[in-house]
Amino acid sequence: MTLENEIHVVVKAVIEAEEKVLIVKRSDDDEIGAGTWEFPGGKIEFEEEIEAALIREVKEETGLSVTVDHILYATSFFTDPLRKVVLITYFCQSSSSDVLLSEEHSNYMWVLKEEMRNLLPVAILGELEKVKFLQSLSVNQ
Ligand SMILES: Nc1nc2c([nH]c(=O)n2[C@H]2C[C@H](O)[C@@H](COP(=O)(O)OP(=O)(O)OP(=O)(O)O)O2)c(=O)[nH]1
Repeated sequence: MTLENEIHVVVKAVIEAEEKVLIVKRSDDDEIGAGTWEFPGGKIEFEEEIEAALIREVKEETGLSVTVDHILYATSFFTDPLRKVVLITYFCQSSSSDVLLSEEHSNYMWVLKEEMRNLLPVAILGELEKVKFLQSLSVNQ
């Protein structure tokens, strides 16, 4: 297979606990998006069920055991000229907010709407805007 035909399928979780949402910061030495805030998640393994992959990745990256609620959006983009990503983001719930980060991330925050707007990259905020996600959160946030 040539590099040009390689497509990575990535699943991400918008995790809600105690009316806040978890964002994580990519490590400063990451080849892709170093130092940027995002939602936890990662690549699915071939033949792995999508929701199982999401639960596995979230556990690896945050230590949290999540319940997958519903899909928020799916999108596709290049992370560099030869690397294509298909990314699916789900809304999830966690009963715990005790996060244990892996080496992939340098920081985490449980945030309200305004902090999400301030910290997440415009590409992610644009997708959330399309599905009116921030408006769907509790008015108290
Ligand atoms: N354009 C766009 N980029 C996004 C969205 N969500 C999201 O996480 N990203 C960015 C953050 C990362 O820079 C990139 C995904 O990185 P990646 O393909 O290496 O996947 P990953 O690190 O999660 O996978 P893994 O190595 O942990 O298995 O996509 C989105 O909705 N739109």
